[in-house]
Amino acid sequence: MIEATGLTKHYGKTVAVDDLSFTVAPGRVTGFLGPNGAGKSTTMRMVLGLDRPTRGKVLIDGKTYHELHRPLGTVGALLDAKWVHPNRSARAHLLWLARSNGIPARRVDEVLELVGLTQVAKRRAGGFSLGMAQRLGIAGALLGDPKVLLFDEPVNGLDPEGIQWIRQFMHRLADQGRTVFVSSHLLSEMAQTAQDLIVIGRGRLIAQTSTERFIQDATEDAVKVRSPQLDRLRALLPGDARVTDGDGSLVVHGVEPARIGELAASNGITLHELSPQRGSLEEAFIQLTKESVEYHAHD
Ligand SMILES: Nc1ncnc2c1ncn2[C@@H]1O[C@H](COP(=O)(O)OP(=O)(O)OP(=O)(O)O)[C@@H](O)[C@H]1O
Repeated sequence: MIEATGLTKHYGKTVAVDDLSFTVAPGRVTGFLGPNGAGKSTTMRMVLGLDRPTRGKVLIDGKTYHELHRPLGTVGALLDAKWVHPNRSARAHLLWLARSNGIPARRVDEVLELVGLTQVAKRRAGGFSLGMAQRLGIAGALLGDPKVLLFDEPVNGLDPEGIQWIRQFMHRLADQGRTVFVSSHLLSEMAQTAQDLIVIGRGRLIAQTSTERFIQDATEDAVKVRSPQLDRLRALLPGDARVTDGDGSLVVHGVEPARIGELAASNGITLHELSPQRGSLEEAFIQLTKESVEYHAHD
């Protein structure tokens, strides 16, 4: 469990994180979503004690990072996959990490197996593809068998197979009862990965909700209508309907498709199309975080 209360970070005049309060529950994959510069990495660094909050606090299982007795046994993180000594083998890198944290060497072979790197464990980590480097980073995060895991943009730059692997792996970790907190700037990515979402913009909380709920609220359904008597149909729509003109069609928000069909039928209007449209996820997200991006552009 991660609990942030009034978490705030200033860098000089820049407010990177602004009075952020949220909870990340165990047994689920929680997405940490926000446009570039929203404050995701800064928040994760504060969780991990790498940055000191200007105000507020963030606790891992009730303690600040610095109060943890065995930090790696409580929380593991993948912040930057390329953070390895390029000439060390994957195994040597993990052994070094394990030794400096009092973790037995046999755990290194376990985590290599878990992430599927056993076959390449003796190869130079500097020559690894991004996908392999991510796996090595995840192996490092798992060394202490922690209950809480943080991943900062773990699928950035990966091919579809690598993305799929990371997604499934995160779900497996959550199914084992762990707290999995993963950041991304892409809602479409998070929609496929996370069960819960914490959405931020300009360092502030925009929403904390289930992914399903967020998508439902953010994407409003609309109906596309095509008819040779469009103008007549438009005049018959209820006053609170919002209508946008398409290419020889109307897109109607706020009226059920059935109601539009009935209106057309009872007024003798021919319909050539009556199709429900699902709002685009990315559009909804951009709309929701627009204010923060605009603010940023004027900075
Ligand atoms: N060490 C630092 N010194 C000064 N400003 C910083 C520092 N780290 C972050 N910032 C600023 O704080 C804000 C939040 O940055 P942060 O990297 O946390 O955002 P992010 O959501 O992780 O974005 P991205 O997806 O681009 O990494 C930005 O305006 C950034 O320029």
